[in-house]
Amino acid sequence: MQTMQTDVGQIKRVLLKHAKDAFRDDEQIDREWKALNFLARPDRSNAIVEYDAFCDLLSKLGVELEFLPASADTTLDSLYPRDNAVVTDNGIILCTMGKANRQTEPEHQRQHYITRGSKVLGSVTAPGSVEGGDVTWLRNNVLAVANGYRTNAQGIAQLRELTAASVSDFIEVPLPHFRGPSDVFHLMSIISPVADDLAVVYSPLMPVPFRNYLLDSGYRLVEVPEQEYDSQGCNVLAVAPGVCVAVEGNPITKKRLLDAGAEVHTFSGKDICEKGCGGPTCLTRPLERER
Ligand SMILES: NC(=O)NCCC[C@H](N)C(=O)O
Repeated sequence: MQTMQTDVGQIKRVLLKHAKDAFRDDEQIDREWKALNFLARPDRSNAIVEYDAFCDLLSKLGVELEFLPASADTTLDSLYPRDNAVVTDNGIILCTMGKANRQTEPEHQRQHYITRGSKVLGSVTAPGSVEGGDVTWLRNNVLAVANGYRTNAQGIAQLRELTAASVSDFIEVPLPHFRGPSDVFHLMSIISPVADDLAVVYSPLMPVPFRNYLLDSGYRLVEVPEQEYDSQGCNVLAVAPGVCVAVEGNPITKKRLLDAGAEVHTFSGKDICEKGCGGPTCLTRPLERER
């Protein structure tokens, strides 16, 4: 059965933006990386090598890839298309970004969906904001949405209305201040579902009621240690139930996932993940999954 209301079902088709198109040239990188709060200047050549390897890995795992084109009015952050849309069985919901310099990205996804004939259900509109990294499906059509610096109360209210027909339980997860508004801190900075009963989590930043909800619902939690938080240890993409793709360099989290029975495939993400603070879930906007 095909459904988009899962973040762990086998991915059939995914939307990406290749590093060569998000990082158009060295001048763009020089102009933007500090203003976007990248941790260091990304190396375009290595980003392309890493991205090609990431694509090869997804293809080997049975995922069909489609790509957004380069565009003159998007920034380096367009490398992370998950954040521009939320996907439901009733259609795609386009986001309004909480980060000021990402505002043009959702419109490019809209154009892509129109060209492909994909149904767009609606949009979150300003002053509401929702970023896709703040939204994840849990099992049984439960939608968890963070309230933080990127996704606000008006955006959540709009999303609740847009998803009312398809969601059995809509959970709002208040995020802590942590490093403040200029940091990238999404719901998926603290949880990545891996299977219907398994999730990778960073507990020190989790609200207790949400963590208890997961435990009470029967989730087993794979804990990310503090030293692997900044290297995207908690951002793991499930390509199928229990089969995940993770960035290299988080050996403790990887071992814990293997011990929990998961299959783990890693890729090098120095220039496409660590510097821009986005892991494999951020790099991908899955458009079709199977349950
Ligand atoms: N879902 C995600 O966590 N996306 C990562 C986005 C990183 C990007 N540099 C940003 O600040 O929005």
